[in-house]
This record gives sequence, structure tokens and C-alpha cells, in this order.
Amino acid sequence: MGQRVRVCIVAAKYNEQFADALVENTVDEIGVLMPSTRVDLIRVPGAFEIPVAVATVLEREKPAAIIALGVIIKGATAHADLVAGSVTQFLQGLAVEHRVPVINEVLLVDDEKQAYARCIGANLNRGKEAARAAASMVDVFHELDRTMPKDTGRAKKTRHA
Ligand SMILES: Nc1c(NC[C@H](O)[C@H](O)[C@H](O)CO)[nH]c(=O)[nH]c1=O
Ligand SMILES: CC(=O)[C@@H](O)COP(=O)(O)O
Repeated sequence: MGQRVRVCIVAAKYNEQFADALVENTVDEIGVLMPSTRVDLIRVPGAFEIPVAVATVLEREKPAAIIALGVIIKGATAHADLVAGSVTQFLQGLAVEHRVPVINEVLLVDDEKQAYARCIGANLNRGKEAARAAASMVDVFHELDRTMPKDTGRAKKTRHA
């Protein structure tokens, strides 16, 4: 029997009401879409701390997907934009470097109304979206492993050299 699929959620605590709802919706939807999945949850203080936690998880184990969750609400200064831009860039870099899907739902919103709609409301819920994207990428990677085993390219090159 195959190993149980593992998904890791790295979620910021900042803007707690919204961040917690994002986590809850993500976990609930994973339960619906991938019921036998083991879900590990790591909480960090703010969105800025997400990439270092993701990098550490990737260094120590290789889950089928990592889901990054955070809620950045724009303030009076450029702080929110700087944090959001940096987090987004590092998450994509880590995903590509380690070849593990990193789902990015570190949200940059204008105000609490936008945060409510995306974290608590049903229609735009980014927690459910995160779970759907993770489930989809787990399927994509299983299919890639099945149809393109890792050393296929090198083996072909060697044969034709
Ligand atoms: N303003 C928000 C933050 N700011 C905190 C930073 O993420 C970080 O924890 C701090 O700069 C120390 O390194 N974090 C959020 O997740 N959301 C915000 O709206
Ligand atoms: C303290 C923060 O991280 C964030 O709320 C920045 O807010 P501001 O831009 O108003 O200083």
C-alpha cells in the first residue's frame, strides 16, 4: 500500500480572526477533497516569517504540497506591500527550487471587509481555494511521477549519445 499523503500548512497568526478562519476553511476542505491526507500545521507570528518556515520544512521533509496562509491588511506605510511582495517571491522560488507545490494564499487586502470576504465568507473563500489548488497539484505530481519517472530524460539522452 502507498504511503499516506502529507500536506503541510504554514500559517501566520497576524490578524488572528481572519487567519484562523483561513486555516479552518483550508483544513475542512482538505478533509473533503483528500480525506486520508495527514495535515501538519505550523503557525508563525506574521506573514514575513512564512518563507523561512516553509524553507525549513522543505529542508527536513518533502510533503506532497505546502500551503502558505496569511492575511496582510494594508496600513499607512509601504510595510504591507513590501512583506507581501517578498513572501510571494520567496514562496515561488522555494517551490521551483525544491519541486514541491507551494500554494500561496498569503493575502494582501485593502481592509477588513476584503479580508472577511476571502477568509470567512463563502463565495471568495481562499482557504477552500488553497485546498483545491493543493489537491489538484498533488494529482498533477502523482501523474508526472507515473508518466515521467525522474531519470527518464537522462536515460534517453544516454541511449542516443
Ligand atoms: N502587518 C501585517 C504583518 N506584519 C508583521 C510581519 O509579518 C512580521 O511578523 C514582522 O514584521 C516581524 O518580522 N503580518 C501579517 O501577517 N499581516 C499583516 O497585516
Ligand atoms: C505593524 C505592521 O506590520 C503593519 O500593520 C504596518 O502598518 P503601517 O503601514 O500602518 O505601519
